[in-house]
Amino acid sequence: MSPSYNDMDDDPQPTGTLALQTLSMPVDTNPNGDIFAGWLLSQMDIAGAIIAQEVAKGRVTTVAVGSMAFLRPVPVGAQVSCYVETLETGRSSITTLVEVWQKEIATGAMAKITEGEFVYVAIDSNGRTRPINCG
Ligand SMILES: CC(=O)SCCNC(=O)CCNC(=O)[C@H](O)C(C)(C)COP(=O)(O)OP(=O)(O)OC[C@H]1O[C@@H](n2cnc3c(N)ncnc32)[C@H](O)[C@@H]1OP(=O)(O)O
Repeated sequence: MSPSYNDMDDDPQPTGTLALQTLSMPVDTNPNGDIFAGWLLSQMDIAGAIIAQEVAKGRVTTVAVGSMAFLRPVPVGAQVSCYVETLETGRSSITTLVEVWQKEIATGAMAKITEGEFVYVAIDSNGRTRPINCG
């Protein structure tokens, strides 16, 4: 079950492996001048895939994304970090929890932006599902 908006903000520290860290850029803004959700989703998908392909020891593709809530706007120039925890490994699938955190550079304070489940499937060179333990 997905965490509620409040549950998500209760946890003061990131969980999982730091898989991706970047800066939000002006090109990624919405009409309000903040970063648009699609950019964050893209970063999360990449971060989850980085960890999933390590687990799968090869190529993966995204098969499902869970529901998400965005807790606060991300400004341009923010240091954005994606942390990934592997929740479950099936025959060919890897379920990950991807958390997005923003670091306030002046104080070092961390604030969670969002989190979501991303499910990947190990695939072969033809894009067909392959069992994870077969490399
Ligand atoms: C459309 C896009 O461009 S989205 C962006 C990139 N993603 C893609 O292109 C993926 C497009 N989808 C596909 O190519 C295919 O659906 C594949 C290769 C991911 C899976 O093919 P399928 O024939 O459906 O595989 P299959 O039914 O064997 O399921 C494979 C695994 O995925 C899991 N799975 C399939 N659908 C879902 C789902 N909606 N949610 C969670 N897990 C799922 C299955 O439980 C199974 O897990 P397991 O092997 O660990 O038990």
